[in-house]
Amino acid sequence: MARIGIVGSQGRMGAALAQAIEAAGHEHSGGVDRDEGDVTELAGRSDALVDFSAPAALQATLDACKAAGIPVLIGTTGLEDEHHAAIDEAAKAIPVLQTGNTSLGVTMLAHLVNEAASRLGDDWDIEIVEMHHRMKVDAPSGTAKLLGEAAAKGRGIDLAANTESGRDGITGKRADGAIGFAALRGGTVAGEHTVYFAGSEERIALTHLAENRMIFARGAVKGASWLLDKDAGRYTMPQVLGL
Ligand SMILES: NC(=O)C1=CN([C@@H]2O[C@H](COP(=O)(O)OP(=O)(O)OC[C@H]3O[C@@H](n4cnc5c(N)ncnc54)[C@H](OP(=O)(O)O)[C@@H]3O)[C@@H](O)[C@H]2O)C=CC1
Ligand SMILES: O=C(O)C1=N[C@H](C(=O)O)C[C@H](O)C1
Repeated sequence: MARIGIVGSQGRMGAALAQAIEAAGHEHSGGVDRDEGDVTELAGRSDALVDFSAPAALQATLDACKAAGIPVLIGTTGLEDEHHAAIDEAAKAIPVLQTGNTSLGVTMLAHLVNEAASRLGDDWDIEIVEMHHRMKVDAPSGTAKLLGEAAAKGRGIDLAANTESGRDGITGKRADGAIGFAALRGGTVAGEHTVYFAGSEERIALTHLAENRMIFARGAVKGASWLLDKDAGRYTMPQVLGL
């Protein structure tokens, strides 16, 4: 049994996480939100924190976990290079797992995407389409980026240098070797991702459909408890799930 605290506790994921922590037999040690609660104090009475909030919360979460000497799982998306640098720095002192998606299904999908990208020739165009609920604030989703990284790794290319996103107007033809992203927003969709491999006169579509947020919450709790006995370092969901 571990004491697990939540950053972003009043949010959609916060509610699912509270349920998943209890269901896994752990103790929910409390939560903080933008203007409520003290993350340093929460870390001091927890064995691990999970952060599903906003990029602006990240540094305070990392600092609090470092001060308390406890691991942290970061599920927040919309992270920029500076946030990843802060995570790398914290991972010198404590175990940290950051991922755009904590579900078993997406972790497996990323594996399949990597495999397909490495085996299909680069005349197979890769496009990633995602749909989320109307309240989502970042695009493309963290999962779409994670899948893009898996595809780029399989292809042996740099994702940032080969991204095509937000096409609009006279865009010109698709760049050779590009990985394209398109984001749809509407309703209450928990999360849908399709990676297309579009070849000449044939097409492969690899899809993951999240039916509700508990899949993310269960994966996050599994990840946080897996981190408890780990040395300082940066870890991944495939390591947690043994994929
Ligand atoms: N990795 C994964 O598997 C998944 C990741 N996510 C990601 O998790 C994040 C949260 O998603 P969701 O729960 O839907 O979002 P919500 O908007 O429902 O919840 C966000 C919560 O974070 C709090 N918050 C915002 N800013 C801060 C801050 N600076 N310090 C502390 N708390 C803060 C908000 O508090 P307040 O209301 O007071 O502003 C709110 O309670 C998003 O980035 C989302 O993309 C979501 C699902 C799965
Ligand atoms: O904001 C969400 O809801 C989700 N965010 C994550 C993302 O950006 O990929 C994961 C999941 O798709 C739900």
